[in-house]
Amino acid sequence: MPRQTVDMTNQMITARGLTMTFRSKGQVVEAVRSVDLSVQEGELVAFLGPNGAGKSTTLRMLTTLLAPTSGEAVVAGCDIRRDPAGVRRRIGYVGQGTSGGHTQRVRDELHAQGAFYGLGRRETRARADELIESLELGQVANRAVQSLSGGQKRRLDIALGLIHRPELLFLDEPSTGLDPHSRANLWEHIVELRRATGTTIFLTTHYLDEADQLAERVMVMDHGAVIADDTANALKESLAGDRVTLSFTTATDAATAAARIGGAPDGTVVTITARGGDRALPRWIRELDDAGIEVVAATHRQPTLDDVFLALTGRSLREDGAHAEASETESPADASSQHAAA
Ligand SMILES: Nc1ncnc2c1ncn2[C@@H]1O[C@H](COP(=O)(O)OP(=O)(O)OP(=O)(O)O)[C@@H](O)[C@H]1O
Repeated sequence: MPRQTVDMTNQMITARGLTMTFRSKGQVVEAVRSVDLSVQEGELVAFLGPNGAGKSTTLRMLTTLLAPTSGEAVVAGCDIRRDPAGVRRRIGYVGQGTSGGHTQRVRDELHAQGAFYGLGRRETRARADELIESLELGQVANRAVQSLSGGQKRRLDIALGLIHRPELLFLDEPSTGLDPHSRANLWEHIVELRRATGTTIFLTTHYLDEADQLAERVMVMDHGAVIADDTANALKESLAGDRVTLSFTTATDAATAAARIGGAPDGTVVTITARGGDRALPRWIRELDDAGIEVVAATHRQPTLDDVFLALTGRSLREDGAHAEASETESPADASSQHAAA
């Protein structure tokens, strides 16, 4: 598995052999299997994986909400077993679900959260104003939380997670359930926040584009294990080739072409997966032309993180993601809000 060189002096998260085994009603679920991970100060890391991969369980262990079955971790300088309170003081945690159902006003909710973290009245008010401005909640600051849109609620969740200026912010599937516009808007806020404050951000997602666009580093999780850990570009380059498709007039031409240049024929189309496929394409077309086989259309596509996941697991994360969307819409009542791990 490719891994970045880690500077041990600037570690925000270090976990070794983190394991969580659930036992209930005679069933044993190995949700997280001996996960090692390192996150450096200031990094924005995405934990990508299908439903049930073990992302939330890992996050819940790192935020001290769940005691690991075995393994150890140091988060923001504090050991999760020996000093859980220290971890909670230094981190922000925004869990899945929304802050829906509150009759409190947005500003009051922020003030209550500040008091919860032991901030003084004046400091809480100043900090709430700052977050209301930076997360563009000004227009809704005096409205009841339950009246906010999904995107506004998620921004409020993030503001609540940041009230005490944590060094490290955990976001568990921050944009799940949001429409594409609200998701893009939320991403802008997350990126801007990181740029302005240097806060280390560790987020889980099953959205490929979220991991690709937001994160400097992507850890791919599947069946409780981290199966890849690198920048999105490095993962794409090392694990998935370019996708080239060539179309022919007949299936016979496609089969003959595939026999000459490689690739998988399917009807009149041949798909080739190859590193440097963009550079090879003109050569393939010339070679086939010389052999009297006419290419009627050709496309080239850069690999995506889904191609990476497919190369690693033989499955498409996109399909798993589609199942996730379906189950989320089916049971919205299951969502619960956890603003703070403290
Ligand atoms: N409290 C629990 N008791 C028993 N099994 C659990 C418990 N919590 C999680 N699991 C199981 O552990 C596995 C990992 O779940 P987890 O929620 O960590 O996955 P995830 O990658 O975060 O998925 P999602 O994207 O759906 O949130 C799943 O098989 C899940 O059913």
